[in-house]
Amino acid sequence: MAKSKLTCKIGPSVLNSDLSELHHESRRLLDSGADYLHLDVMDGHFVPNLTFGHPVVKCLRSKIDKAFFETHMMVSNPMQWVEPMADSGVNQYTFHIEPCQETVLDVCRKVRESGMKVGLALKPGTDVTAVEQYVDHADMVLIMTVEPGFGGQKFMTDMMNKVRWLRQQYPELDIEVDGGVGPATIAACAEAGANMIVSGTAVIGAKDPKAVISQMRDTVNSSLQQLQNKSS
Ligand SMILES: O=C(CO)[C@@H](O)[C@H](O)COP(=O)(O)O
Ligand SMILES: [Fe+2]
Repeated sequence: MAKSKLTCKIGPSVLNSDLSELHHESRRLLDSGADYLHLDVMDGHFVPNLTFGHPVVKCLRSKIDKAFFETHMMVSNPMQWVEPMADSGVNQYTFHIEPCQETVLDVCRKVRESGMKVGLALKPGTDVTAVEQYVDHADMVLIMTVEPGFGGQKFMTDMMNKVRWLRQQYPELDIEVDGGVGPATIAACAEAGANMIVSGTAVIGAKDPKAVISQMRDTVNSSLQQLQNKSS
């Protein structure tokens, strides 16, 4: 039985960090063991909040040359920002399918042509089967475990049914969870089959972010091992 290529990746969200110190905060997270940085881009239309765009990402990339940047695009027009984000050094462009249902495949194509990986994001109210028609054109699916727009919200446990369904359908797919994820909720995410973990407040606010990141990684890795044992 071929060994599953799924690995656990921890990508802290910088949203609730001191954004006036974005570079240092990002460096601190990477030095604490983060595998990638999850950069929450909000346009104030798709979600009732406004954060930062490609100029900020470009500046961050000029200070951090190697790390993997994922932008979580909470924007009404994902197509509009593909090229600017690619030019700013983004590695993965994760966008919500809700505002662009007719053009999801076009956006996937443009993201790939721009040299980035494709992430498809689903709000809590969107049925997980909505992503079925697009999965073959994506590298990852993000299951939101809070309403997008703000960090520090309460984890929505019922979203784990979506993760479980996805993992059963697509054993090798990268599945990300985002929102209210931390030491108290990571076991539910791991058991359901998530392997890419976004955590904001729980890591940013931790006394020992390194310990939190490694505890979450250990929890996910042991679940991935169990999933692998079951399927072999
Ligand atoms: O996309 C979002 C919020 O819309 C997330 O990335 C949050 O920023 C994660 O922060 P916590 O819920 O872990 O504090
Ligand atoms: Fe996010």
